[in-house]
Amino acid sequence: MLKIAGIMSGTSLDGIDVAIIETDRFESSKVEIIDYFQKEYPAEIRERIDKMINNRHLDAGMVLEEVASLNLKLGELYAEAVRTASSKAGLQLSELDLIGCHGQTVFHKPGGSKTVSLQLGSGSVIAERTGVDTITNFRLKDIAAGGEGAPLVPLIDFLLYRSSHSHRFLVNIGGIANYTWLPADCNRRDVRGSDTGPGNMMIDAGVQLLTDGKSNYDKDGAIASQGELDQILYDRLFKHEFFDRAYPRSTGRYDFGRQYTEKMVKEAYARGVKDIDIIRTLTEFTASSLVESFQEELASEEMITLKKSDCLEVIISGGGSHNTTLLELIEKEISERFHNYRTDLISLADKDYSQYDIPAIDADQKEAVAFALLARESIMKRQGNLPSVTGAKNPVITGDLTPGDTADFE
Ligand SMILES: Nc1ncnc2c1ncn2[C@@H]1O[C@H](COP(=O)(O)OP(=O)(O)OP(=O)(O)O)[C@@H](O)[C@H]1O
Ligand SMILES: CC(=O)N[C@H]1[C@@H]2OC[C@@H](O2)[C@@H](O)[C@@H]1O[C@H](C)C(=O)O
Repeated sequence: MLKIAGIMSGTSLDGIDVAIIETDRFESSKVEIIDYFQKEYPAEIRERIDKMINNRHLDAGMVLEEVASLNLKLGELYAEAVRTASSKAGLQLSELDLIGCHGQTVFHKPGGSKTVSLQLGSGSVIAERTGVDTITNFRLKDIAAGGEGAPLVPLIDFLLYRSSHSHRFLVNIGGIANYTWLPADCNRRDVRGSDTGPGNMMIDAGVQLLTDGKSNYDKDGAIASQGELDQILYDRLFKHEFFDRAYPRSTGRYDFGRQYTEKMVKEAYARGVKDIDIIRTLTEFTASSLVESFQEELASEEMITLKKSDCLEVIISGGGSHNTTLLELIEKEISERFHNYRTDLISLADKDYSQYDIPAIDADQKEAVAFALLARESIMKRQGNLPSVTGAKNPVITGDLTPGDTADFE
């Protein structure tokens, strides 16, 4: 058996998630979470990343120094987070076989074979501080093979969640939202996946703007629950050029970050739209763009034909699964758009999903577990991408390996 620490820092910039798992060396779905640990970024680090990705106040000459410096600093923070998670799990670092670290995306500009993407968090620092073999930079090999380097989790969704009898959409609502489509009894060539647009990113930015930074997000969807849809803003948001791109597609802050949100919010504000209605509209837009995108995938000719009696399970994870208003809107969209099918919405934020035949991985743990398993696939020299999802020309073994030091030096 292998003990692996998976580390994820997502586009929301909320911090570091570490999952320590036990699994075998095979492509199996046998995963036990030994411990899970979340740590917020120190405010100073969050501010530095935020400045960098939003191009704020950075003297051009300083940009490279800041990239190099944050790469090292994040490596230190990731190593520290693994150390804390291991001791919480009652493990010595030397008992870990492997670390898989996604890093912090600071730039991602998709564009087919012209995609550029950068994740920071040095594997050398992590391996040096922990002594554990460390895999980082999971996206670049896929990009080298002509893909967009994202999303990568669909491969792990395939390994963990495919079912012989249910059709499944797995939807992760982080900063960006993305889905994996697993038709019943699928093989890996049948899997489809794509980013759908913003997850919490525009809602967070809208709340931050309208509260002058006093709140970072719409806790439990409380603000959105009080507002009403503003149709003009809603229609305007759907005119974003992202929605004209072909599937599969990936996105990021470059498309839906603070600058874009600020522009949209200011336009609505100038028309006298109330704060709560703006947040409501951003939430409705997020829900609709998400459900519309997997409806479009289902309608595409490559998809298998579903029988009306088939059950469609929609499994939701990520921080957005805690936003009750967003989930209600997604449920409403699903029942309207998929009224011909039996649908079941399963939120991994609900503690009680045990009646379903799915692994016990909670909403906030799923991506960290996925990067632990992607590290396993890498070290075992197995495929780490799905060309049908990323657009790569071929499957690749993903990730850069930095060995931990167990050699005898003379
Ligand atoms: N109780 C809550 N109510 C509403 N929203 C919440 C709640 N808890 C978390 N969130 C949202 O979830 C976000 C964090 O989600 P998550 O950690 O899944 O994103 P991420 O991993 O950073 O992003 P990505 O998956 O795109 O890389 C927060 O920024 C916030 O918007
Ligand atoms: C470039 C990048 O960091 N993309 C993230 C982001 O966050 C969600 C979505 O956009 C997805 O494409 C991806 O992350 C997940 C973990 C993935 O690769 O599956």
